[in-house]
Amino acid sequence: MQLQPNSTSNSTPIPISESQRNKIPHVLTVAGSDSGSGAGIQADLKTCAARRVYCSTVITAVTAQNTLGVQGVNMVPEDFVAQQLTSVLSDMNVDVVKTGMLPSLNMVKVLCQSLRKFPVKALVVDPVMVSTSGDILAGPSVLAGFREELLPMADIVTPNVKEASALLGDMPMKSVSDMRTAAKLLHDLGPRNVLVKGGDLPNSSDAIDVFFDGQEFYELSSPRVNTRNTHGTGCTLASCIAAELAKGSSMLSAVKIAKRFVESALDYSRDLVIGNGAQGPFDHFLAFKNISQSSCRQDRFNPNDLFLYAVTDSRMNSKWGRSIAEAVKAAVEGGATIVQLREKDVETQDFVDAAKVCLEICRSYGVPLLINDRIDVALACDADGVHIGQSDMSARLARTLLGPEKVIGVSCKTPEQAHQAWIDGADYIGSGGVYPTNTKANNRTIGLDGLREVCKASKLPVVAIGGIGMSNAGAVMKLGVPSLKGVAVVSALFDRECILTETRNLHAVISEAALLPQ
Ligand SMILES: Nc1ncnc2c1ncn2[C@@H]1O[C@H](COP(=O)(O)OP(=O)(O)OP(=O)(O)O)[C@@H](O)[C@H]1O
Ligand SMILES: Cc1ncc(CO)c(N)n1
Ligand SMILES: [Mg+2]
Repeated sequence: MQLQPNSTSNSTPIPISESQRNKIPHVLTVAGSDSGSGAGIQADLKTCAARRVYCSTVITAVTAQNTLGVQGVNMVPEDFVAQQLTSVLSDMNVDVVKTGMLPSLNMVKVLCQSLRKFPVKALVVDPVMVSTSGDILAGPSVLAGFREELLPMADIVTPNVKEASALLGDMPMKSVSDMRTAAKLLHDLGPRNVLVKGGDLPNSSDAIDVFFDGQEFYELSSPRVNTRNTHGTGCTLASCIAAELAKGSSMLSAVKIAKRFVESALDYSRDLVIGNGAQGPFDHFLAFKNISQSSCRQDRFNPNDLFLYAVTDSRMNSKWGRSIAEAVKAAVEGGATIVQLREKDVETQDFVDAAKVCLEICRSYGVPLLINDRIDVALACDADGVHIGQSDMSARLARTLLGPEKVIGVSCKTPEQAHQAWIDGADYIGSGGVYPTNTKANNRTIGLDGLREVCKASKLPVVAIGGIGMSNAGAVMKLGVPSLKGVAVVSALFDRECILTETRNLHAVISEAALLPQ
């Protein structure tokens, strides 16, 4: 990024080299002010702060707005918007620009000109036109500017259903299938990615957004939080995408984190009472108090990581005379795709220390590391997530403690438990014991039939667990239910002389079974 002198001041910027700079990821939001602070510039600032990203602001309009609706709009003169853009973009090393309310066609043109003059790493366009309260924030005159100039420059555009419809000449938007069609048509206008948000889709019990990257469609679904406090969800989502992109996330990962962030914040603030109107603001911060968000892994959970899931056991390690770290290293070298530390007999501090070493090993292989049961240990070592059982704290509480990015898995024996795990915001479920096992006392065996039943009902990806090894892993993988993503093993890897060889062999067996026609 070039450093340009600020044309309106006499002072010359002091050149600072990139290496000297203690750089913080930087998002510039170009948006309107919401006096009620639920949406617009204020939502963007709060989101970026919560995501630990610097946020500068170019204000396009000032609105008089509260929980009842929009009472007035006062546009900032276009040449003064241009001046703000130059001030920030010429000097402040912006990584990502996010746009919100752009109330006139000329404003869109001014912005495009600035972006051509001062290119940034990514452009997130939230084509704000109608607030959820139904008030108009930008009239139809901006549509041509969006379609012809801004969208072709955008890395992602994030319309809600009404905005997607307006951009496509009032196309009807009644279903997820319409959202998919709209995503494709909007992609044809030039943005690299499209996210059609379904928060306002009528008659839908889940909040479903459709993401299209030009090749694949992804339906990002979360349980709809029953709350009046949804004012500013769209601005928050787009700012969070911009913040994650500024930190270096891939687009899909940024979108997933943003969706989870909105969901967690809505859930946390569901009973907040601010204002007397129909739509209140939510809290961007309280849910994330005391949470370490310094995770080094850029991409959130990928269900295919469940393929060969290695679960450690300290007794087996002492029996074979090896440390937890040695066991984990051998498993990931052999092809384990995710590791869970299940250390029931270790002192807490020793557990944290061992987990930190294992984490370093796993990160070097790009393999996620989860902690069994111990949310405190997961937080202390900044692991990638936890796996919890039915008798531990609820996944919902774990989510509140761990934040939106961490992976949460839950053990489930029944379709009802699988449904609850999904409602609670888990990422995957472990289901079993499929076969009898001695690593877990008093554990009911559900068999292949029980596993099939849970997999069929589960909206979350499933990993099978319990008594699985070389002889029967193939049969489990051949079950052929799409949600079943892999097998979790303990003894078959760790109660053996050579963990590396056993992992390799098991990987070969399940790969072959997964490839065979069902
Ligand atoms: N009640 C809810 N529960 C869970 N997620 C929700 C809820 N309402 C909206 N969302 C999510 O919030 C994000 C923003 O979507 P929405 O369709 O509300 O955007 P918007 O209309 O632009 O928002 P705004 O209220 O800022 O105008 C989407 O990811 C959507 O799925
Ligand atoms: C200023 C402003 N920007 C965006 C929205 C959309 O929520 C709003 N209500 N107000
Ligand atoms: Mg909305």
